[in-house]
Amino acid sequence: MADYGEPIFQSTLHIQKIAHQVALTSSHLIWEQASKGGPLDSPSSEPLFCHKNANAVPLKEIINATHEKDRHKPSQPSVNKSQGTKAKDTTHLYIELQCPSFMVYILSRGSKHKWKYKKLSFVCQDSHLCSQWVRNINDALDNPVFNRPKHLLVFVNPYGGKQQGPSLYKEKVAPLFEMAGIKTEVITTQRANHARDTLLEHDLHKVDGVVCVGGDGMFSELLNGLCERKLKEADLEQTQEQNPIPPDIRIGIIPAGSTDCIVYTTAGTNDPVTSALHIILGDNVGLDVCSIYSNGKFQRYSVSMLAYGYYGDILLDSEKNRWMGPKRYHVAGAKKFLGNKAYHGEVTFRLSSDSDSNPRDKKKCLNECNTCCLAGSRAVDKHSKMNDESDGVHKFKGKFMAICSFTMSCVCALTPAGASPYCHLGDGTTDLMLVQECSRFKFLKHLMRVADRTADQFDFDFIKIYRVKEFSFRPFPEHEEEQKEDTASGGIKHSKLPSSRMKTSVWNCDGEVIAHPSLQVRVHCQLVKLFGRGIEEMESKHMCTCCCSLGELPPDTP
Ligand SMILES: Nc1ncnc2c1ncn2[C@@H]1O[C@H](COP(=O)(O)OP(=O)(O)OP(=O)(O)O)[C@@H](O)[C@H]1O
Repeated sequence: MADYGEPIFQSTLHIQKIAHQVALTSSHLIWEQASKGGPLDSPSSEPLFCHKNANAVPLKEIINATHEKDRHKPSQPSVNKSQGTKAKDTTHLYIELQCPSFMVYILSRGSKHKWKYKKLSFVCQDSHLCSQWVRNINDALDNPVFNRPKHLLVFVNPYGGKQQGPSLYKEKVAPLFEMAGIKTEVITTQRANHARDTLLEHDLHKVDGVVCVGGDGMFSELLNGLCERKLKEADLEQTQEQNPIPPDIRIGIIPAGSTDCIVYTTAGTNDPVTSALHIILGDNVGLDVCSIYSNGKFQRYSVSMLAYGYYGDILLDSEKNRWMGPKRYHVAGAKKFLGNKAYHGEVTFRLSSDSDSNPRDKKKCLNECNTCCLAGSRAVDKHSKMNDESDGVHKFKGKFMAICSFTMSCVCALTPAGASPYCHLGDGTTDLMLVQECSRFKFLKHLMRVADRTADQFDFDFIKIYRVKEFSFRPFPEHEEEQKEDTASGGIKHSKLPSSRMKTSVWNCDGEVIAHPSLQVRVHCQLVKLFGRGIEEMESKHMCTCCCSLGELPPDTP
């Protein structure tokens, strides 16, 4: 017998013209066929529920319940002409025309992590019963354990990606928020940093979620705005010694950008309806955040990728060609690949103390990830100077094609498994990749593996990858002499340093340029909460036998 808890409310209702016993508990909506097509008011002789075969939907997967409108004007009710079914059909016609009904909107999983919703119609004996059901279901969904947002502040970027943010929000997302009874204040951004600046000042008293319709750059604005606001409220400044204060408002993203890496990584798809449903259902996942400093001065917060060299140069170049849309990255990528530049520098980092986890352990971070749960429960945010070799601190000097840190796996259309496939969303670490100077051919092999779901992109002698808590980088000053091979630190070789001007790259920070090459980075475990749950492992595992098997229900994908 399945344990769904005690019924809060129950009665006999009709689903698809068949009488069912229906019950609401604090965790599930359950229904089971009562008798074969009996009239609405026939009492059921069956004992109530919790049979193995009862259909059950967890309340956390129900969007809401509403009265069904237009119920009394079916276009052409079908009446079977055969004598044997006439009486039954008359009953059904009666039910169709006279009885009030309510709809329950339920999450439905499609392929490739896409979510939709289905509606299930329950026909009641009278309108009083119908109202009771609608009220009781919605009251149960209001339970604070489900943590659903009621007021959202939404920023729509008309400029990001293919510039479809406003139409996409209006057509696909706003109707869903309205259906779920969520109140919204919508701001169309007029310039870069509009959302960030608004968040520093805006009255957020009633707001329980901020949402951006845009890409990773827009998410970054919300993250930075909320974190900076918290420090400002406490009259503090972000320094390397000062821990950031976690915002108490969750962030949602409706993907409408060029890369949409954060959405891909946390939801498995960049489908706006899926993201809207994650927000409506009140999903919650903690994301690690890096605080970034240059020469000790705070620059910004970041959640996905921080990259110097190849990826920094691509971003700088692609920003000049924004008019090309997402294609600009391919053009810049080809140019920078042909340029094959490497940059001198020194990287210092502190390894993660969790010896069970490493960037090549083949343990994916999925929904309800154990590693993240453990890290979240024991997180202690502390900073100490990285000068103690015995405390997991390592140093490399060399000439690098790229230095990248991935604080999440960074899945996108071009990297289907992720730039660091086994990176975690919330374990308090970042995966630091050092790509040593190499030939174009070798670098191409690495890039091809990044795009290949099955290959190990780190399995090269010119690449090193570490799971770290903090790191810093400095380019070599002009006058430094040739360095000897650093045997103590693992042996990255480097060539003679330029005696003329020092050549430096820029940092690509979640798709925004940081022009200072010297950088210090600290990771803060699960500093922000996102309306999301991480990628679900097996779609079939989540297909319940009830609503998902109701193939005859009309799918109602907006
Ligand atoms: N009205 C506007 N005009 C110009 N820039 C804007 C405007 N509104 C927002 N922005 C800026 O546009 C930048 C890019 O937007 P967004 O991240 O939404 O799209 P994207 O860069 O195409 O996608 P991705 O970051 O996923 O690659 C943001 O960093 C934001 O500061």
